[in-house]
Amino acid sequence: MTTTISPLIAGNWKMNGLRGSLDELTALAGMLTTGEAPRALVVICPPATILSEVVHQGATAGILAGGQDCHTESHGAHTGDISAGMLADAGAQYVIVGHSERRADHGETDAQVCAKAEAAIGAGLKPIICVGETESQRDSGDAENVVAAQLAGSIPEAASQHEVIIAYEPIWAIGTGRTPTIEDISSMHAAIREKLTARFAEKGPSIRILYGGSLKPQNAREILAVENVNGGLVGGASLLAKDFYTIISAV
Ligand SMILES: O=C(CO)COP(=O)(O)O
Repeated sequence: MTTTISPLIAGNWKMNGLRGSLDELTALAGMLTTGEAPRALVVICPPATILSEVVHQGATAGILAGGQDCHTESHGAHTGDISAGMLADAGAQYVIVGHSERRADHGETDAQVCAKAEAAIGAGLKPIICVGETESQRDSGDAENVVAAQLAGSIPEAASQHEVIIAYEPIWAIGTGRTPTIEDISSMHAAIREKLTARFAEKGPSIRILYGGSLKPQNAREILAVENVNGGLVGGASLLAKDFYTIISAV
């Protein structure tokens, strides 16, 4: 049985973006409203400092907003952290959890990522749960096992009742300009689909699986056409409206 999934393209601005970056958002909104209607849902995950501007400026063009991380708790003495409820309060609808940069920089475990995804769902957000292998794990033929373990540990049971999104981001492809072969992307996404369907039964075939890692205007058309690639999570190329629009239009 094949399920039609509407694609989603999300831009992860990471720790890039001052108020000046909102010019790019204005430019993107202009392209989205004057050009052909996008075939993908468009989400931007800016730094939290400009989240509410993205919510408001993006609304006219149908651009949705997301956070880049959230805490596992709803509130409390956690200096510097942001809860899922706060992101929702600012107008976000999505939140990235378990990005490899946070797993690496902050030692986040699958269990913590799972708790964050659960907190996101509890606050009414759709978590974008990231998984992906290192280069040495791929070289030693372990990529699918590593990703399978991350999926098992990072997706909360609540995903059977609520929307979650998976983002497959091979760590060695992030910010490097390198991407897996189309065959490797295809077999990893098929393996992820199989795991989702085995665990979540009829819900599994409808869960979006995004590809991320050096997704660019030059390779977007080919990668986004792969079966079980239901959109993309874009870093560097989401910072320039023209590049991001080209990727959105490649769907
Ligand atoms: O980490 C990414 C998105 O979350 C991918 O980043 P790049 O597109 O810059 O490789």
